[in-house]
Amino acid sequence: MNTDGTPSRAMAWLVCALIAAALYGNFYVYDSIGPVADLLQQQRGFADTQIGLLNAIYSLPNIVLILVGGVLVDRFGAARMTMITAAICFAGALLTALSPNFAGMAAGRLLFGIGAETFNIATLAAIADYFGAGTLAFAMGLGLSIGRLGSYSADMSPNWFATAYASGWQQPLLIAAAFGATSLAASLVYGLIDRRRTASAPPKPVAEKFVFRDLLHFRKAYWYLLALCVLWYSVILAFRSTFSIKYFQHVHGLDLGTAGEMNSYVFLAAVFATPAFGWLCDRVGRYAPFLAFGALLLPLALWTMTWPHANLWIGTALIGVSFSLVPAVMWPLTSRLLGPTRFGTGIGLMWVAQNAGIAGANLVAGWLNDRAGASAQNPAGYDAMMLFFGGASVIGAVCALLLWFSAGRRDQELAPTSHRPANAPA
Ligand SMILES: C[C@H](NC(=O)[C@@H](N)CCCCN)C(=O)O
Repeated sequence: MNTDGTPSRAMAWLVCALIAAALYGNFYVYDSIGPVADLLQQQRGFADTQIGLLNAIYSLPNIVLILVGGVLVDRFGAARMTMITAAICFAGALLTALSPNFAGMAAGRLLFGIGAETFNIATLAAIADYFGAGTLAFAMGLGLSIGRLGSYSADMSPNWFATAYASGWQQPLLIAAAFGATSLAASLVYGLIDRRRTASAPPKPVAEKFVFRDLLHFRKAYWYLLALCVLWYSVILAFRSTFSIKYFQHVHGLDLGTAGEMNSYVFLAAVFATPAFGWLCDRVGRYAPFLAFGALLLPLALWTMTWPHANLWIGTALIGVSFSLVPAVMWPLTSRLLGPTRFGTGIGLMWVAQNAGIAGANLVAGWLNDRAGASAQNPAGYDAMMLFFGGASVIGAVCALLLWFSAGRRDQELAPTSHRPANAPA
């Protein structure tokens, strides 16, 4: 700790490492359903609608709760909320793994979702507490990329924990709960460090008042960004985190281990490419064209995957670039577009709509598969789901192009608005 009460560099990077470890465990739990989807169907007779619901139910409470969660983080501080929400997430992961029936598992995923999205905000706020403008984006990118490593590990788990998978659906979910426990442990250590710092630090400035009327003054570019956020995340999360492994097994004839490995490369690419793309955009000083490029790759990738004999590597590589590029640009662009005084309100609204989209996409995709009887014996039954994902991703890409066109040359329309009073017309 420095003499003026600000954290030392060593302390800041230690906190960043702990937050990254906490995100790793949290993202592992989030992505633990996809690899057991086929086992849940075979051993417990779950329909695709039920499997979709296990991930949709994560998002459903957050259609409302995420706004409350943001306010709680401001009110009680990032450290306290990180610890509380990590504990809720662990309880949810444990309940999911130990439940004897679908209702109990769904309750576990609901509990996990209630904790996890507010946990995501709290961890971003935690990094913001410890890093200044010069290193903040890089530190956030690093935290996010270690989180992606958790998603990668979940997809690789059928290979890494083959014995657990051979024993059935439950042991893999208990392993996920163990990662939830490490996330909680990292959060608690961070909380202890933060308590020592805040005891001697000057009081934090009071958070800005949350004014709903401000939303009316966000510029057109913000609404394009919001629409892209909803559509792109809905498709990428409902496909990559819920149905893609099963899709690769049933349509492309891959075994579980190979399908999980194929899916995992998307996350592995993001580990390295997300901070790299963020650094590149900062250097070039352009955001909108990169975002449009990343958004366009998603429908292209899905289209290549619909060909049963096409090389899956092509689609995987395209989704990998999209999955690295879009988040790397979207969050810095959101902060640039809104400025610091309206960032919390803006991101809260984006995540409300995003969670509604993710829940809806999981439910619709599961329902479409069940209706068409999608299975290894009937791979064409997945066509409706792919058409749905493809259509949504095309509309998302159109929004990204509109954002780019509305940004004008050199993104001048996307300049920060923080110099304006919060209620000035946009
Ligand atoms: C930073 C961003 N997170 C989100 O958008 C969350 N609202 C949803 C994340 C769900 C999976 N962990 C991201 O992960 O890119």
